[in-house]
This record gives sequence, C-alpha cells and structure tokens, in this order.
Amino acid sequence: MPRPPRLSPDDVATALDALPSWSGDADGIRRTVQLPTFREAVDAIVAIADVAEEMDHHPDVDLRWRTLHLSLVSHSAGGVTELDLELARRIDALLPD
Ligand SMILES: C[C@H](O)[C@H](O)[C@H]1CNC2=NC(N)=NC(=O)C2=N1
Repeated sequence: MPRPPRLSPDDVATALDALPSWSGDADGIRRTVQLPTFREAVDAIVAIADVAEEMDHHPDVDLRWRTLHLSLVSHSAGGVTELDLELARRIDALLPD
C-alpha cells in the first residue's frame, strides 16, 4: 500500500487542535503520560505495540520509571503524515487522559 505524504505545518496544527494531549509540528508530534505504576506503563507499551503492528506504523518510545514519552513521525516521509495522526488517535483510546 502506498504510504501517505508528509503533511503541511498548517494541516498538522489543525489536526493537533483535535488532539489536545499531543504537541509538536510537521516534523513530529509527541505526548507524555504518567501511568500509576511501572508495570502499567509497560502494559501500555505492549497495547500500543499491538496497534502499531496492526498499522505497520511504529512510535518512538521512551519509558522513565512510570512516565511514558511517545513520539510519532513517519520516518519514510521525513515528517508527520495521516498515519501518525491515526496512530495518535488510537493511542489516546488506550491511555488515561
Ligand atoms: C516496511 C515497513 O512498512 C516500513 O519500514 C514502515 C514500518 N514502520 C514505520 N513506522 C514509522 N513511524 N515510520 C516509518 O517510515 C515506518 N515504516
């Protein structure tokens, strides 16, 4: 399947209005979330991994104790695409606000 193109800065800014837990720009978007425990943070990563594998689109993940830092960018496009926005929406459905 062809992969979608890099979005414009305006498109990303508009999309971020509907994703209040995320920040960033056309070069990448990011969200930080604190889970109650280290184990729950690891479980959240596994749930995100299942979505990422299903989409064949993968986040950059950094876990510090129970604080999870997620960064999304379409490496092949060199910036944010619709795939990153879809992955962000699906991650939000898995995580606490
Ligand atoms: C072959 C496979 O589809 C590609 O390597 C995919 C895998 N997951 C990916 N994930 C992300 N975030 N960016 C990519 O460019 C990417 N490419």
